[in-house]
Amino acid sequence: MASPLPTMETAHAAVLAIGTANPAKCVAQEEYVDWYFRVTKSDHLVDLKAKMKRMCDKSGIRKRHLCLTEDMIAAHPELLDRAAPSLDARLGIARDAVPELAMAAAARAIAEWGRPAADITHLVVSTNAGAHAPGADARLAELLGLRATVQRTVLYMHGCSAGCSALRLAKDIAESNRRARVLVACAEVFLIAFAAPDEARLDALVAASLFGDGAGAVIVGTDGDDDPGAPVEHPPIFHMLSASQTTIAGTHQRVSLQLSERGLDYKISGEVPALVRAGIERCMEDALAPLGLAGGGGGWNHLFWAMHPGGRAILDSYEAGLRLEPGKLAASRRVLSEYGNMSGAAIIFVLDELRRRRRRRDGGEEEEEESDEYCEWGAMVGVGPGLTIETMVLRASATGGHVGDEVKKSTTA
Ligand SMILES: CC(C)(COP(=O)(O)OP(=O)(O)OC[C@H]1O[C@@H](n2cnc3c(N)ncnc32)[C@H](O)[C@@H]1OP(=O)(O)O)[C@@H](O)C(=O)NCCC(=O)NCCSC(=O)CC(=O)O
Repeated sequence: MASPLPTMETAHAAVLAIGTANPAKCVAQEEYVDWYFRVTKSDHLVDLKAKMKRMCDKSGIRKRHLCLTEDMIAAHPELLDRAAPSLDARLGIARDAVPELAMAAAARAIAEWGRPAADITHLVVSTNAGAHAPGADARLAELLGLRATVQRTVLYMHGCSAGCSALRLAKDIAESNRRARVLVACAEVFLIAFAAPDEARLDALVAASLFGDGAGAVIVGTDGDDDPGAPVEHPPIFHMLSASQTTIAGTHQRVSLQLSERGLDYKISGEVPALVRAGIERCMEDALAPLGLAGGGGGWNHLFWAMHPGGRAILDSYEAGLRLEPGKLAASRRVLSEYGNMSGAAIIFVLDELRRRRRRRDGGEEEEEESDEYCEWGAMVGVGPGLTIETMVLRASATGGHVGDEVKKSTTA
């Protein structure tokens, strides 16, 4: 028999603030294939270009932001040549680009949070574009003016589930360290994997069709620190109730990442959407049944869903595999449309989009489309190499994190 829903009596971690950022350079999807083939000097590959156009036309992406510039390519022609060593150049650019992008998102999250950056006790940074130590975590701590004692952790190469992994870690840290305030920052720049199109690597063409750059940041803390003297801060947006990780049986190596002298090599099997569709319900049963939130015969429409937007076909697979009503994945589809697949950073954009939609609803504004992100309980889901499925059960705060709508902690005893 299913156990009852978790109570809020114990101190659960919560998302207290969210910030996002993207590079200024923006490429519209209808111009992207022409841009990509021009800058990679590949216009002669007419059939491949037509194939990529077909991929992009079906991608559900409207635009994306990129750090990579034509000046960078001119300075490092090895970025285009799969036969030439290019890892040094890629890591050299990422060394600055990743912490700068993370900094822009983190500064927004900290401003929303309302407390000084020096009050952050722990920092979790994730990126697929790094192999440095000291890495993006140390540089970000420096850029933000965090305390020298801030406890830093960096996650490299967790693929598209990196954001979920970082949030899971932050939840554990917050719940095991009273008054901890954890800054999570996930920053992704596709230049680590960017290369000229190659007929022998159609999956790389899929990656080039989908990926974009961005950073998301979240402040996580427990919601039970109700000491009268605790500092004023932004009220919770989402409570983080449980986190779990599993793999879909038989999917080893269907998505894989390997760092080589040519940069980061993404392998994405064409079977991934079908595997996700076939395996997702079992994963959700395992993650949600212990909390009494399993779908059962009625399906899964009683929850809100924050799905990693790995691609239009992946979102379609979640929808079909969980028999979700149209509109349940509107937040994920919107993020995919506006930014592409930002790998580990994307899930934070989805959380931000969900809370924006809840606020619009609370403010009585017209909804853009029929959707139902307004359930109290929900799940955040990311798919990464493995195929690894990261799931976190969330409970939306009654106020959607509106400042002033909840009793805030007093600054005076
Ligand atoms: C690329 C798509 C938008 C194309 O849309 P559709 O599949 O509906 O359209 P379609 O079947 O007509 O495909 C268009 C063309 O793309 C080709 N095609 C599609 N997927 C392919 C793949 N993985 N490898 C090689 N070719 C592929 C098809 O053969 C077809 O070629 P032709 O037209 O010549 O017949 C979609 O397949 C998609 O969203 N795929 C998701 C990709 C994915 O797995 N994302 C996860 C990224 S990894 C991730 O998120 C986790 C991580 O990184 O850790």
